[in-house]
Amino acid sequence: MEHLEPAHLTDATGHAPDGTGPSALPGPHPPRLDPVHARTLFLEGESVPPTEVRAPILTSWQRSRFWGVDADRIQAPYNADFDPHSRLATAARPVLDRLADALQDTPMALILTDSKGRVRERRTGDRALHRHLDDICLAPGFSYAEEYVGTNGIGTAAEDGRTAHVFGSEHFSERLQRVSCAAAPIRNPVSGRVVGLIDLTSWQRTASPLMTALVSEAAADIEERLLDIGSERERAAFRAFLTSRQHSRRALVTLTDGLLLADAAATELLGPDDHRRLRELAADPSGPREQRLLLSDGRTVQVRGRQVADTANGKDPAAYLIELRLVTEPDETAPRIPARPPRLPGIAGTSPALRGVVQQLVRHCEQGRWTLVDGEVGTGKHELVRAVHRHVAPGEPYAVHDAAEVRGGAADWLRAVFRSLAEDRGTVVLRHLDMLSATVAGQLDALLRSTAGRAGWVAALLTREGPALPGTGAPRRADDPVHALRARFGAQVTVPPLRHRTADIPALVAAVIARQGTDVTCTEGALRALSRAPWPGNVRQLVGSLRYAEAHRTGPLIEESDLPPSLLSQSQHPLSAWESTERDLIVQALLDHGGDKARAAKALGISRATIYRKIAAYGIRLGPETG
Ligand SMILES: Nc1ncnc2c1ncn2[C@@H]1O[C@H](COP(=O)(O)OP(=O)(O)OP(=O)(O)O)[C@@H](O)[C@H]1O
Repeated sequence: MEHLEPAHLTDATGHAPDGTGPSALPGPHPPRLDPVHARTLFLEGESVPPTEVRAPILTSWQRSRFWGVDADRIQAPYNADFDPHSRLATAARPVLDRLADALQDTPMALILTDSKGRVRERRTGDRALHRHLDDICLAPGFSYAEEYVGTNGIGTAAEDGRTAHVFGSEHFSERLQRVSCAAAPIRNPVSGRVVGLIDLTSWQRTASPLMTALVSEAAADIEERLLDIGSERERAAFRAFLTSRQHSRRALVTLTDGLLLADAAATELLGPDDHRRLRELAADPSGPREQRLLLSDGRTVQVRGRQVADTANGKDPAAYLIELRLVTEPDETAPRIPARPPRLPGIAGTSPALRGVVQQLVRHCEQGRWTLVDGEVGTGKHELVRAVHRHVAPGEPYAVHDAAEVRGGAADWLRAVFRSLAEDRGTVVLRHLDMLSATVAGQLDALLRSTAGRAGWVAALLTREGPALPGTGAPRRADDPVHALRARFGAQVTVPPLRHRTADIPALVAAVIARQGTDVTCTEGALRALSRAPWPGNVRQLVGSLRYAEAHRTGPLIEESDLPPSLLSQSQHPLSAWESTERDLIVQALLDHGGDKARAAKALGISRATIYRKIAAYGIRLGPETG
């Protein structure tokens, strides 16, 4: 195969294969690309002339630096968990077989990864290349996402969502300078979502522009096969969607586990928050019923839903079909809502999701519309309601009745609620409605009914477990008291979990630290780790983590290593006391050894294989430094 340098990778018109690079053809030459020089300048923190490196590569180097990728080491995290019978694996297998056969006498490796760049399969007939790829962890189980390994074909294609080729010295990492790779994303043909990547890697000296064409073609072949073997569920959903569209004039949405199909009218009506609400309606064990739904932009729709049977599987429905009819345009006589929601004292964060919630709550409070506020544990439901009350009705009474405090004395609790409601002014907050027994919920329902016309605002807070999705059959309490009470509330607002509004994290961190009365800040590494954590306990967990970090910090700043070890791992199941101790020891050993797994394993007296297994099992993820 011809030996090529990146500067020679131009097409007949003299453009680089992605159309971005300068020409290398004779004529009035722009300067030649010199990625070796450009990379040296970049790593030394100098500015890089755009004539020396292709634009997508420079952007990817900048991303790699943002992620803190170590240019001298490969720190690809390992996760062996892979279903060999997944749709991607099944669709890709014959294509990989065919291509591997055709390439068997070439020094090339064919690689399949999942959507995140985790290597799932690798084929090569070249023993030297095989050994080298093992050395650089480009092997099954390891992630080649850009955030760990820096600029590389797989990670960069995943990041950009399009075919990428990265040659020798265009790689960010020193260890990847001897190879070249071209990768193409594989998309689900129905949803358009990237489900995997296919990559060809060769020695740098034997790279060919044909690699890009080959992977693009292979990706298209796999996509076609994905369509062929598309799950019966998606096809059933699609069929039902098309049939209903012919017969209904309403806006239409179809939901499956991983897919939301909406026609143009529904797309115009619904925002991301509304998608989540529709999923929750569909997850209702009794199925999506006919009801009214207040959309996040203040309009109301009549919702009518039905299940679409999965004829192949029969058990769970294949999908939910939801028809929407607009019943009211925004009320012009209603007080004008400011275009931007107010900034509420004590409420940190400016993400669109949080601002939407603030805007809705302020409006409901101003209009005295009784509101059900739900959201996962610790999302800040009460903090928000209190701040909204102070903003809208400062000086008015504010009474909180917490169902967690009912215990034996339901009568006293209900009497106190009644007294607050009867006061006929100010805000009454009913916290933790989910903790009421069905009997007390029934009594509360009667009480709320009798005071329905009261002035002021009533907000009921409901703490939910994680969201339930259609098809997952996630359990709901059969005696869910909120079902009985729902009719009392004219509006419902969902406070999104922290993982859905990570943009708020820096502001929350600053606010919580300021509230603690100290004058520290977080390092970039710590902030990155905080932004990546899954936060099952939401803002409350963030507050606790910062308190822990404050108590454990050894320097003037909060470092990643000051954060609670539990934050740096994500286990699939609740850990026993023994397991969490073991997990903390491993995290600590990794932190003590700069993320070097071999040295951490040695210090703990366990084998390298064991530490890899444990890291995967506990979902330990310390950021780019440790992989
Ligand atoms: N936007 C925010 N800005 C600052 N602090 C917040 C914010 N949201 C929540 N908090 C803090 O997070 C913690 C949990 O908030 P809160 O008690 O309001 O949660 P909740 O959703 O009502 O919880 P639960 O349903 O579990 O009772 C509190 O310490 C609160 O001060």
